[in-house]
Amino acid sequence: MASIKTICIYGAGALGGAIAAKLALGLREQVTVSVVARGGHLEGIRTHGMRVWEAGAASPLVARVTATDDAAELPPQDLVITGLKGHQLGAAVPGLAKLLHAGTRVVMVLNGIPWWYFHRDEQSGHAERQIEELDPNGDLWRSIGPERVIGCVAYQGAEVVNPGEIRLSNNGHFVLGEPSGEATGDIETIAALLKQAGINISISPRIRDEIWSKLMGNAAFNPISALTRALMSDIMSNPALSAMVGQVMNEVKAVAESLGSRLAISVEERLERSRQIGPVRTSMLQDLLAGKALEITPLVGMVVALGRLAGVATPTSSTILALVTQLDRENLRVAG
Ligand SMILES: NC(=O)C1=CN([C@@H]2O[C@H](COP(=O)(O)OP(=O)(O)OC[C@H]3O[C@@H](n4cnc5c(N)ncnc54)[C@H](OP(=O)(O)O)[C@@H]3O)[C@@H](O)[C@H]2O)C=CC1
Ligand SMILES: CC(C)(CO)C(=O)C(=O)O
Repeated sequence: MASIKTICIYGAGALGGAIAAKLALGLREQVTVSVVARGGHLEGIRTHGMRVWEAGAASPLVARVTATDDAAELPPQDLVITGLKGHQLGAAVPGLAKLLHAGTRVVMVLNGIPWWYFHRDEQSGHAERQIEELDPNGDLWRSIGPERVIGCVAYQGAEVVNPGEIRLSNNGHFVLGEPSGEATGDIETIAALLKQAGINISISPRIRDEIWSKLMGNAAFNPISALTRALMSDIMSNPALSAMVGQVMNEVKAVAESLGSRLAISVEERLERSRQIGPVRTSMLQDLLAGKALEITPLVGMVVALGRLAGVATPTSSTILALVTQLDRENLRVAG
């Protein structure tokens, strides 16, 4: 990757939209930033620009970006950043494929286990294993290719509060990592560009450890918040629910370690960090309230499935998976 002149954010929702606005404002005249969005949110972006309220800000950032729901209207891009949820990636494959040239890298901002997890994975004994639950028929593996991907873990709370308008709940940061762990020229270039746009970025040589460490929180809080409609702070101040969170965290840690990850953070430290996040509505609760499909498989289903692969029992996660799957089905039925 020589230099980056074009960036498309595909799925410019809460996180993707915030990243797009910062890139468009911070890299003006240096990079062309465009977004793929849809529905009322796309109309909001077109009409008023992408508006982003940073935590504690008195006025929003407003970025004018080229916005479309048809990726074929855009030229191939030097960098694609996906802000889609894990369960939305498969349907976006044809559009994503139109944005690729030989050297395009794709940064995937995702919670949970990503479809490319075992690519260049030397630690689990399952290198290059494809995950059917996350990538049915191998469409992503074949059309995007795991070798293009750079993993991204987001420590940034965000919500689309109105069409085209995003509110950030903290001054967050993002961790990037090549699946191989290498400090490639590509990842250095991308991180430098994101930093230049004012985004807090670090690079990890062990991105899977970062994925699991974040997932200790999401595998617990996201489904429990959807099942109870509680904010994270409410879950933490309820002794029975916070004990359940601890049980899920222990299960996630055990699965991670049995697949060769090393988690520097203990369950107690992870609980303490979650306590500090405060009255945040998780992304899964946001989707439930909006009548949208829930991101269950990457966050909960994979803890159970990879636990099975690794021979680790996950009884609490399995119970939560059954409950939240039924909730999702019923929620979608009611939403029509
Ligand atoms: N929000 C948060 O606080 C955090 C989220 N994350 C993770 O980051 C990832 C992104 O989450 P988040 O930003 O919340 O997601 P959002 O739901 O806010 O954004 C996804 C966007 O992509 C759009 N989209 C989906 N499919 C298509 C398509 N085929 N074409 C065009 N647009 C499409 C969605 O539209 P529509 O709404 O119509 O479906 C939506 O606007 C997830 O994995 C999430 O778990 C991580 C940390 C925090
Ligand atoms: C809970 C939170 C905000 C933690 O960053 C998150 O990752 C999500 O809502 O999916």
